[in-house]
Amino acid sequence: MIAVHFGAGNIGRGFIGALLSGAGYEVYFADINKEVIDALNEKGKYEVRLASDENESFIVSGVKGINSNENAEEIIAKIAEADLITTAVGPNILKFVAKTIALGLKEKKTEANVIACENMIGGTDHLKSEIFKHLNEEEQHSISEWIGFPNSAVDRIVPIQENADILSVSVEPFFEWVIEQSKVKGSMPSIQGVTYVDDLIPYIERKLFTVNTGHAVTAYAGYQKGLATVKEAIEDAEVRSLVEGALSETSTLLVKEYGFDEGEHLNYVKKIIARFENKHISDEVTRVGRSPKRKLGFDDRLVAPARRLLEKGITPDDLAAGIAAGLKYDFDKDEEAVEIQQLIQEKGISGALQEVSQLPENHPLIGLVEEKYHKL
Ligand SMILES: NC(=O)C1=CN([C@@H]2O[C@H](COP(=O)(O)OP(=O)(O)OC[C@H]3O[C@@H](n4cnc5c(N)ncnc54)[C@H](O)[C@@H]3O)[C@@H](O)[C@H]2O)C=CC1
Ligand SMILES: O=P(O)(O)OC[C@H]1O[C@](O)(CO)[C@@H](O)[C@@H]1O
Repeated sequence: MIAVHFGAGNIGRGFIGALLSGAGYEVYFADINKEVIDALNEKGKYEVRLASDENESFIVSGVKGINSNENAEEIIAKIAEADLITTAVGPNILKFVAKTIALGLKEKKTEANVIACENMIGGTDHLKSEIFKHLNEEEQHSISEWIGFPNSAVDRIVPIQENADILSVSVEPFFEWVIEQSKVKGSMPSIQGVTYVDDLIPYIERKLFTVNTGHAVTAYAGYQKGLATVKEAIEDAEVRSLVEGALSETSTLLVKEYGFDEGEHLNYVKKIIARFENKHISDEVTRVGRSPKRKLGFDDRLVAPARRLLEKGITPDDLAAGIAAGLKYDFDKDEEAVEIQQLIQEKGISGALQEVSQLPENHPLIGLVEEKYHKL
C-alpha cells in the first residue's frame, strides 16, 4: 500500500505518517522543506518520542521524501499509484497543494481516498473543492467515481520541535483520528488509533470546540499576561478560570446540539485540560495562537460556538473574552496578528472583528466582544 502525505511537519511526521507507516503503508512525504526531505531520503526512518514519564520512543520506517517545489512530476506519478493521499499542511495551504493532487488523480486507474488532516470543519470538502478547480467537468465526474474524499478530525498535541536530529519528533501520548466512513471509497486498512464514523460532525465539533477552543483561549489569555507556554498559562488561576468558563459554554452547546451525556462530556473536558498541563511538553502560546485571523473565523473554534450560543439565547461571556484576547494578540512575528492590529487601527474593534469573523454588521457578538476587549 502506498500513501502520499503532504506536510512532513510536526503532525505529519509525529502523527499521520507514524500511524500510516505502522499500518503497513509505504509513506511518501511531500514537502517544500528541502532539509527535511533530504534527511528523510538519506535515513528512510525517524524517531517518535512520547512526552510522558516513561519517555518511550519508537522508530517510523519505510518513509521517503519528495520535494514538492522541485519534483512535482514525481509526486504526481506517486499519487497515480497511491491508495491514500493525506495532508497536514495547514488550512491556508490546501489551495497550493490542490493542483498537484488534481494532476495525480487524473492519472489514477484505481480506487483511492484523499483525506485532509487539518484543524478545520469540512477540511477534505474544502480540499476537494480546490482540487476540482483544476479539473474539467468530465474529469470531476470520473474522479468522483474512483476517489473518496472523507473528512476527518485529528487530535494530538505536537509542539514545535527542538531536537538535535531534524527528523526526530516528540509528541503527546494521546492521539485520535476520526474518519468519515460514509465517504470512503473501497476499503481502508485497520490503522491503529483510527475510528470510522458515519457522521463526523459531532466528533469534529466536540474536538474543535474543546481542545482547540480551550487551547486558543489559553494561548491568547496567557499571552496577555506575558506567559510563554501553554503549561504556564493553564497554571495561572485567571487564565484557567477563563478557559474553564469558555469550555463550560461550549459544553452547553455540544450537549444541547448533539445530546452528549453531560457527565461523560465533563470528563472529556477535564482530560483535555489535563493534556495542556503535560510537564513533558513545552508548547509556546505563540504556536497555539498562530494565525489568529483563521482562528477568529466564522466557522472556527471561538466565533462559531459563541454565535451559535447567542442563537440559543445564551450569552457566551467567556468565549467573547477569549475572542477579545485574540483581537489583542499582537505577536509581531505572526503576519495575521499584525494584520489584525492594522485593521483595529483602521476600523476600530467592531470593524476589525466584523471583517475577520465575517459576522453580519450589528451582530450581538460584536458588541459583547468589544465590551470584553475594553475590560482586558
Ligand atoms: N501540531 C499539532 O499538534 C496539530 C496540528 N494539526 C493540524 O495539522 C496541520 C499542520 O500542522 P503542524 O504539523 O503543526 O504544522 P508544521 O508547520 O509543523 O507542518 C506543516 C508542514 O507543511 C509544509 N508545507 C507548507 N507548504 C507546503 C506546500 N505548499 N507543499 C507541501 N508542504 C508544505 C511545511 O514545510 C511543514 O513541514 C495544521 O492544519 C494543524 O492545524 C492538527 C492536530 C494537531
Ligand atoms: O494547529 P492550529 O489550528 O493552528 O492550532 C493549534 C492547535 O492545534 C493543535 O496543534 C492540535 O490540535 C493544538 O495544539 C492547538 O489547539
